[in-house]
Parts: sequence; structure tokens; C-alpha cells
Amino acid sequence: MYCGDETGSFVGDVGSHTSRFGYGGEDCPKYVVPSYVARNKSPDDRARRSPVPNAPHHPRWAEAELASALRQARTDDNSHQPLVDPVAYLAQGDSVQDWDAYEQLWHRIVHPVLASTPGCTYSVGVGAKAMASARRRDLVHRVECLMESLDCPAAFLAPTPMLSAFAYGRQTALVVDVGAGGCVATPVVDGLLLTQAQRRNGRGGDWLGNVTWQALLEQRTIVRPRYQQHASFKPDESAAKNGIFHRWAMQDLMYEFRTSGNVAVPAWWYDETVPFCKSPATEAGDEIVIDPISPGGSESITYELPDGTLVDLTNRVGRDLCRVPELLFTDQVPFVSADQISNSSVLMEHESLTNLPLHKLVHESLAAVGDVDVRKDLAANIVLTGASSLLPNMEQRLSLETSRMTSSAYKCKVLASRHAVERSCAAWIGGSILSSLGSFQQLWLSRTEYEEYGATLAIQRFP
Ligand SMILES: Nc1ncnc2c1ncn2[C@@H]1O[C@H](COP(=O)(O)OP(=O)(O)OP(=O)(O)O)[C@@H](O)[C@H]1O
Repeated sequence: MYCGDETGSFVGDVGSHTSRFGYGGEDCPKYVVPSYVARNKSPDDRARRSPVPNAPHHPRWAEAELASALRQARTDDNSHQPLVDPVAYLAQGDSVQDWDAYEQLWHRIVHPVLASTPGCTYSVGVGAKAMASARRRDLVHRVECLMESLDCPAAFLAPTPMLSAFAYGRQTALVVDVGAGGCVATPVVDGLLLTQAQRRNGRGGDWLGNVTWQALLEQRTIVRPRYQQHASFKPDESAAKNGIFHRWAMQDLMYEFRTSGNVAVPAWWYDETVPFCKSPATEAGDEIVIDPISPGGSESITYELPDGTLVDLTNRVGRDLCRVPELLFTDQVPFVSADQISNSSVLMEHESLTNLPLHKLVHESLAAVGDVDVRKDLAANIVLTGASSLLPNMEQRLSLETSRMTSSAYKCKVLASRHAVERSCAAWIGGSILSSLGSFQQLWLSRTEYEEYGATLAIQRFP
């Protein structure tokens, strides 16, 4: 009996924000879980630490779980230092941050699958990002984890851009992934990655969240995430307030704002004469002057934060907040100082990251491809994936801006599924398609091969 189709594969894609798992050959992943863990800090408790995943994916659920972990921690310790580090990310950018958690995540997902399908034989296809210098080490670690810890009969790892291109039925495509950690433009030619032409920036969903948060602060709006509204929350508990958990809770709030009906990337117009609100003067004593704008009526448009605070969307900052996703396409970034941009953890961690807007990233990536015919092919097959690309009008805007930038000899075409799951899980779907092919068995690393040659064979064999 096999778990999946023919080859009996189980496919996983561990992203920096969301992880997806499911049977090869199926249309969409069975498990979509957040990529972070709640962990006990005390060594005794480490054994009992539990990854948050293993539940239906819902931010509210995860928040409730983490909030209860925080409350528990407070009752355990009078020093106001939570015993749990409430959110530690499994992966950041391309590399896995916490191998123990990575392993546990696989265990928590795969073991119930095996239990529910007795006698099941399975192989694993994993979508891994295109990696640069850390690739070898990362690849070896991943293979070891699958073979040693999960006891897989066979394993196969592939870069996510390649799989995303397959999901759209393309062997040659320029894959633009707008994820949580940033945007990555990767040319895939005949199923292989041109890593030297890959370009990435640090502007992703998390970055948009930070900018929105900063803009609200500049408008002097007090933003209180849900966990602070809990009766047991005491404002002096700075340990919780300044921790990763607080940042995570704020990100979640900003995500809600970003996906509300008021916010959109303007589709067809881009008036450069209407700049974003500049950072207000910071000299002491200066009052922030927020210009009122008249949208053709006296009616004010507001957005209600969870604590009931109303954000006015008709003034200058409010109007900018409604087009925050547009910052993916602008050179100048308001609300965030140049220092904050260059010191951002993502940018510091990956020296290869730039601060280019999305369309310039695509243009640079195309320009780095030497062969003109291939470049034309790539321009005609720009595949847009990643959950942050679900912001309204992204597809039209990217198409418009890339056409503007590239020579008229190129016909730029952006391919983006209208189906949200297909867009956000493109890499997983590509893995599912690949692993259900009859010839997939020739690609994987079998247990016998692993035992004979070790994980280093994976470096030579996997794309
Ligand atoms: N419907 C939506 N509209 C806009 N943004 C969304 C939507 N759904 C999720 N996001 C944002 O997309 C980001 C997650 O994207 P995705 O799931 O592609 O990331 P990932 O693959 O885990 O990350 P990465 O590509 O950086 O490894 C988050 O910042 C989230 O807030």
C-alpha cells in the first residue's frame, strides 16, 4: 500500500513563514502549518518542548496556543522572564535555523501519516530553496534528517523555483517568489536553475508588516496586539513585550490590515508626483502635521484595530497605509530610515540581498542571463508565486512595470494562478507533480545508496 500515487511519495516544503506537507500526486497540501516553534527555555523542559504545528493552520489558533504558553510561563517564574521562547523560527531565508525543530516538525507530520496507513512505504520529496554557499551543508543536513531520523526509504530534494516552474507546466521560466522574507527572482532554464542570475531583496510580507507598523506609530496610533488585551496581561511585562512573540503578534495584526479591503496595489496608474508621506520631522517639540485629503465626500473611512482604536484612512498617512504594498515597487521607502533598512536582520544575514524594488529585481535577473533567446523566453514566462503575491493587483502591476523597464523586443508576460492555494503552494504542487511521475524513482537517493555513499551523493545528484 502506498501513501501517494504510484511512487508513494510524501512531499514537504518548509518555508520561512509557512510549511506545507502532503501526498505526492495530490492537488494541494494536506497540512499547512506555521514554521515556528514554542519552546521551553529550561533544559529539563526541552525534552517536552512542542512544535506548534500539528494542527489546522490558523493564526488565531497559534496565537491562543502561544498566549497560553506565556501565561503558563509567568505562573512558573516570578522574575517576569518567560520560561518559553515563544516563537523561534524554523527557517529564515534559505537556511534552516533550528535543525532540532525542523526534525520535530517532520516527525509530527509524518508519523501520524504512517500510523494511519499501516504498512505504508513512502519516499520524501522536499522543496528546498536555491541555496548559495550554505547549500552543501544545508543539503547534507536535510538528507541526514530524512534518512536517519525519519528512516525514509528514499529522499529527493529540489529547489523551490524549479518546482514552482513545473507547477505552471514550464521548464523555462523566470520564477518570482514573493514570500515572507523577501522577493526572489530566479531564472529556470530547461528545469535547471541559473543561480548566478538569481536576484533577491529583503522586501516580503514581514517587511511590509514592519513598514505598516512603523507608519501607524508615526501617526501616533497605539497598536496593541490581541494578547495584550487579555485580562492577565500586565503592561510592565516587558520581557514578553519586547520578545519575538510580540513581534510575531504585531506581524499577524499587520497581515490582517494588509489583507483588508482598503489596501491594494494601484493597478494601472502610478503617479510619481504623489510620493509617500515622508517621515515626519523628528526634532523635539515638532508636531506631526497630517494633511487631510478630501476623497470627494465628507465621509471618513476608518479601519478598526482589535482593541477598538480607529485608524483614519482619509488623512495623508492613512492614505499611504492603504497603498503600502506599493512599496514593493518603489525606490524610496518612507517610514523606515535608511539605517533601519540596512540593519534589517534579513539584509544583514544575507549579503547577497539588495534593496531593489520588485520590477528592478526581475529586470536585473533577466539582464544577468547571457543568451538573448533564453532571455526572451524567460520574459515571456514570468511565474509569480508566494503568498505575498496575493495582494490585489500584483500581477498586473508587475507586468506593467516589467514591460516598462525591458526593451520593446521582449514580450513580458506574467503567469499567476487566480487560485490562492495554487499561488501560495506552487512549489509544493510542483513537487507533487514531479514525485508522481513514473521516472521519479531514477532521481531519488535510495537508502541503499545512502548507506553506501552517504549524504554527499545527494550533492552530486540533486538539482
Ligand atoms: N492572502 C494574502 N495576501 C497577502 N499576503 C499574504 C496572504 N497570505 C499570506 N500572506 C503573507 O505572505 C507571507 C508568507 O508567504 P509564503 O507562505 O509564500 O512564505 P514562505 O514560503 O513561508 O516564506 P519564504 O518564501 O520567505 O521562505 C506572510 O508574510 C503572510 O503575511
